Formats: sequence, structure tokens, C-alpha cells
Amino acid sequence: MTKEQWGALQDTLCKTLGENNYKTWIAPLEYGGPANEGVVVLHAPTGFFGTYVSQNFGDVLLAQISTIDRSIRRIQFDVANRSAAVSSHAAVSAAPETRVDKAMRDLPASDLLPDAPLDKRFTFSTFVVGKPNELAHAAARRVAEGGPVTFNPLFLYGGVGLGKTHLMHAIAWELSERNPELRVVYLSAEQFMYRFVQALREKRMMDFKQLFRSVDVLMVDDVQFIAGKDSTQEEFFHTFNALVDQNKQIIISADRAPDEIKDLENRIRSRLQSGLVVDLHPTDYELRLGILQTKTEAFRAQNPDLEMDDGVLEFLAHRISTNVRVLEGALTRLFAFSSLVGKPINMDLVHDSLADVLRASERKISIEEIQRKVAEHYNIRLSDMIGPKRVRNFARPRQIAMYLCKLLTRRSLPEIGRRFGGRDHTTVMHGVKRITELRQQDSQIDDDIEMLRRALEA
Ligand SMILES: Nc1ncnc2c1ncn2[C@@H]1O[C@H](COP(=O)(O)OP(=O)(O)OP(=O)(O)O)[C@@H](O)[C@H]1O
Repeated sequence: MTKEQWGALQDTLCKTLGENNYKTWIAPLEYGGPANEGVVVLHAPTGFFGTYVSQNFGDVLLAQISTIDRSIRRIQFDVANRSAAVSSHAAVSAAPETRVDKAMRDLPASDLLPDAPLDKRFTFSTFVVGKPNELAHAAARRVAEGGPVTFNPLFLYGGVGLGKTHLMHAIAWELSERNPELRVVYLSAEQFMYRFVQALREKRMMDFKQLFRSVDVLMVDDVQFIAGKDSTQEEFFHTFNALVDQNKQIIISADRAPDEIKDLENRIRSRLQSGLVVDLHPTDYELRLGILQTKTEAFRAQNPDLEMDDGVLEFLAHRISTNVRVLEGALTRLFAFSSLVGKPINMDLVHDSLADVLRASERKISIEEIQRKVAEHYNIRLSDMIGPKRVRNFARPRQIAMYLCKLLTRRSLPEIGRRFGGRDHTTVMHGVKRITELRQQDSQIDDDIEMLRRALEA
């Protein structure tokens, strides 16, 4: 068989074996010329590769080759220039095929490594940079430029919803844009484990290893997931080392620093620390406001009719400090509500549509804090606030404090009563009712309470 004949056979092989199999296993083979009589040599990139092709596609290859050159009876797989590293009699010497073998052979090898999809919205252009994330952003940018690998791995960590996944996807998009040939694989540590277990179950560990070792950039999200999962850790470690040895870029994310991940093997921990470890700090007010403004502008570009009162974004940035995901969700909900009811976004709409989010993100205020603040405000001693005296000077501030406890904490009436010198829950109920009435009637009390509430929530 000549080189030209091998070239001419490619289309048929692609059709016979399917595009996936063809691209993964056949296209990388190089024609190596005839060996001795009846034997043709094909060069495979690695020994494993040759063995795999020989075992899984040897018979088909031989059958196709013999349609154009009937003298060929055997294919010999060499590893590039190392001769006879792998040789095969292909179909001739193959062990009888079992049903499982057949099913496995029919599955495209790339089944074990479908990339997790990348979110189109997660790019550098949509990532808002502020003090808390500027270092992580700069490191991600650097890696996304491609070129020589400077830090390996890049380890990004931070609390929930602070933008780790966003940055990883942004790197993947940018790298693929700069070099579409690059094999960039992004997946979560959970998916890595799942594929590993699948490969074990289907006896396709060689596929698994080969596929993971053939990527150019590997990104594993939420790596803390593999802690305590011994075999997955082991496999991850080997994959990691193989890629680092080949100078391939690895990017890892986790919800905490490597040395804080419990049940992680020490050798993995130290490997993870060997590159650049950067963290995404909790957001600050400016970053939250920047994110809200950017997202609102993007929304306004699609919906020019959007009306929003001044101060709404500032209020949200101030009140929702948990994480960016919650912040984004709140904004999306506001947009949806406003378009459903056909009203502009103002503070009333904020309170109506986001009551639960605002409640959940409320700072936890303690009964004691309330008692202290109210006592201070009315210039009485804490012991008098809690004690048995019923004179108006103490009783009114006590009722106000009870009212604020009901309003600002999740404590039950009996619990509040207990904390006010062991009073009964009906006393608390009465106090709350009285202050609710007074707020309607007495603007001084109403102002006082509003001021106290703000001071406590600040
Ligand atoms: N700096 C930022 N600029 C714009 N959007 C951001 C920023 N940080 C986070 N986000 C958005 O917040 C949401 C949550 O971010 P992401 O999924 O990247 O968080 P994560 O750190 O991976 O969280 P988890 O630990 O839950 O996986 C995403 O929609 C993301 O686009």
C-alpha cells in the first residue's frame, strides 16, 4: 500500500468508523510504509494509542486496507520513530469479542470527555473588576493570553458566587478565540469523578487516561469536591502530573485555599500550591454597585424603556452583601416585576418584590443589641430596661425594645419575654400592639423608632 492509497482511504474510514472515532483515533495515525511482505506500518503518537487502535479498530482498518491492497495481511503500529513498540495482527490475532467489548467499541471514545458547556455570558467583558477581585482577574487575564505557561496551576479560590466559574469560562473563551485549535477542557471536579467512575465501570481506563492527557488546557471547577474520594484523588493527581510534565496549563478553582481543604492528600495539596494561588475576596460596596450598574446598563440596552429611580441600585448594593449571584437574582427579579406590572422600579417595588431576599440578607441583630441601643437612646440603665419596675420612664422604652425585637429578629414572643426579665409572652404581645398604635398617633415615637431601626441595621 502506498502513502497515496492510505490518504485516499481516509474518507471511507471516517464514514465507516464515525467522525468522532475517526478524528480521535485514525486521523492522528501516519503512514509508515511497508515493513516486510504483507505488512504495513502505521505510526501512532503513543504506545497506548497504537494498542488502542489495534484492539478496537484493527479489524476494520485491515479490512479496508485489503480492499485496496490485497497483499496486506497485517498492520504494524509503531510509536513515531521507535520501531515495533506496538505491533498487532489486528483482526487475525484478536481474542473473541464479547458483547460488552462490542458495545464499548461502538461508543465513541470522546464520550468519556464531553466538555461541560461554557456559559456565553461569562466573558472578560462582562466581568466587573474591583479591589476584591483585581488580582484574580489579572492572573486570569494573564493565563488567557496563552503563550508560555508561567504559573501552573492557576488556583482560584473564594466564597460562593464570587465569580470563580465566571473567570474560568472567560479564560476558556479567550483562549479558544485566540487559538481555535487548542483543546480546552472545562469540567467540575464532580464531573471528573463521574467520568472516572464511568471509565472504571466500562473498563475504559486507558481511554480516560489518554483523553485527559491529550488536552492542552484543563480546567477543573470546585476541586474541593474530590477531597476524601481516594481513587478520584489518585487519578486526578496522575492526570495533573502528566499535564504539568507536558507543560500544559491547568486552572483549578475551589471554595477555599488548598491548605484549608480537609481530606485532601498532602501531595495533591502541595501540587495545587505549586503554581499561583489567588483568592476572590468578598465583594465590597463599590464592586457590588459596579456590577449592578453594568448589568442594568446591559438590560437597558435591550429595554430602552426601563425606568429606575435614583438610589435603588445603591440600596441593593448596600443591603445585599451575601454574594453576586443573589445580587444578580434580585436585579433580574426587579426587571421582571417591573415589566409584569408595568411600573417603574422604585423603592416600593423593591420592597414588594424582594421582601424575602432583603429579609434573608438582613444583618442578624441580637435582642441584647436592641436592649442596649434603646436603653442608651432613652438614657436608662440596661438593668432598668430588663428589671421589674413599671414606671412609664422604663416601661415605654421597654415596650419599644420589645417591638424592635419582634420587628428585627426572628425570636418568638415567649423567647423575647424570657430575655426581658422572664416576662410572659402576652406582655410582649401587649407591648408590640401598644407601640404599633403609638406609631400611628405620635410622630415623635415614630421618628425615634425609625431612627433606632436604622441605627441597628446599619
Ligand atoms: N465581578 C463580577 N462581574 C460580573 N458578574 C459577576 C462577578 N462576579 C460574579 N459574577 C456573577 O455572579 C454569578 C455567580 O458567579 P460564579 O458562578 O462565577 O461564582 P462561583 O464563585 O463560581 O460560585 P460557586 O462557588 O457557587 O461555584 C455569575 O452569574 C457571575 O456572572
